[in-house]
Order: sequence, then structure tokens, then C-alpha cells
Amino acid sequence: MEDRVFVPDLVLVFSGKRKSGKDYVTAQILDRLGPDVCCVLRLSGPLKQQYAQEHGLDLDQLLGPGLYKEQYRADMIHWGEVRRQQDPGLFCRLATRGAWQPIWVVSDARRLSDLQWFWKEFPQQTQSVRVQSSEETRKQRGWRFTAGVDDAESECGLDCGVEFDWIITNDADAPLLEEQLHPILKLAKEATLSSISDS
Ligand SMILES: Nc1ncnc2c1ncn2[C@@H]1O[C@H](COP(=O)(O)OP(=O)(O)O)[C@@H](O)[C@H]1O
Ligand SMILES: C[C@@](O)(CCOP(=O)(O)OP(=O)(O)O)CC(=O)O
Repeated sequence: MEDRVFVPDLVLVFSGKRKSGKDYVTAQILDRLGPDVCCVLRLSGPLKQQYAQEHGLDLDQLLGPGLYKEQYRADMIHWGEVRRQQDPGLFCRLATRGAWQPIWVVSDARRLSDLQWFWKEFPQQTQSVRVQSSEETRKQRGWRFTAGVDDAESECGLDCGVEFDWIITNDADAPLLEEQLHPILKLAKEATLSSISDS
């Protein structure tokens, strides 16, 4: 474990397939809790930054939701895997560096090694959240199966073997997101309150 000065009260580590709604759901949580209390951290942020720099690419477009990033996704996955083999916690460390809010929402865990890093660093605080949507819904949001991406560890690494603390079903016919997020938001509020009363 690293020597830490700052330890968050709660770390919600989200995973889910492409277009399941990870960004959408985590943005809703940020919206409810506010930026003084909560931050959304993306493991893909430092990865894309480094990748863009090395390959002379447009970082803003790589970070955006458009088609640009899809042209590079397979190669970025491979590039990131090589980096992770050398140092499995690299992107987790970089993404969390400097985060000061008491609630961290990590939007994009993809591999067991990502979750393991948070469990090890923040055993008391980490809660895993899976966002799931049907293939039909994901298709309506623009997803198309891509060999080398949708059958790779980046998309399938957390498909089995993890008992998630929370599962959010993000389909039109599922219970309202508002209702599904309620217990998680309650937990976040309780975590900050109990740390205020401890201090
Ligand atoms: N519950 C929802 N209601 C409306 N739009 C949604 C919902 N969930 C996801 N979307 C939309 O679907 C698209 C894909 O969602 P996104 O959060 O980017 O997925 P992911 O981050 O898992 O790839 C985005 O345009 C997003 O706004
Ligand atoms: C190379 C990646 O980090 C690219 C991730 O890009 P996004 O996080 O933008 O992906 P989605 O939100 O699922 O569409 C994947 C990886 O294997 O690390």
C-alpha cells in the first residue's frame, strides 16, 4: 500500500460494457452530490493523455464520445495492456493523483487488476458497481460489435468472477435510475457525515 496523506470516505468503482451508460450514470451521481463532495475519475484519462502524446493525436477528441476514439480503441487497448503488464496499478495511481473530494467515483474499471488495486489501497472505502444494459439498448445508443474490442479483456475482464456490491440496470424498461441510485447516494451521504463526526 502507498503512503497516503488523503484517504477518501467512499470509492465507487464502476464498470460496464461500452454504451452501458457508465459516463451517464456517474455524471448523475456527480450532479446529485456536487463537485465539492464528489469527483468522477477516469482510468482512461491518463491512458489517453499519454497515448495521444506518444502518437501525436487530438486528446480532446480521444476523451470525447464521438467516433474519433473508436478508430484508435483497439490500438489504445493494446498499448494500455503493455503498460499495465509492466505496472498493473499505473493508471489507477495516475487517475487518483490529486483527487481531494471525499467521494470518488471511478467510471471505468475494466480489469480485475483495476478493482484489486482499489480493494488493496482502500479496503474499507471501495464499493464495486456494475452498470448493465441489454445489447438492444446498447445498439440503440450506437454500439456495434467489434472483434478485437468487444471480445477482449478490456470489455470482458469483469464479466464473471466478481460479486459486485451494486448492479444498476440501465435500460428503458428497468426501474427508474433515480430509484436504483438512491441507496448508493444514501451511502455516500452517510460516509461523508460519519467522517465529519469522526474528525
Ligand atoms: N439512462 C439513460 N437515459 C438517456 N440516455 C442515456 C442513458 N444511459 C446512457 N445514455 C446515453 O447513451 C450513450 C452511451 O452512454 P455512456 O454513458 O457514454 O456509455 P459508456 O460510458 O458506458 O460507454 C450516451 O449518449 C448517453 O448519454
Ligand atoms: C483504451 C481504453 O481505455 C479506452 C476507453 O475509452 P472510454 O473510457 O472512452 O470507453 P467507453 O466509455 O467504454 O466508450 C480501454 C482500455 O482497455 O483501457
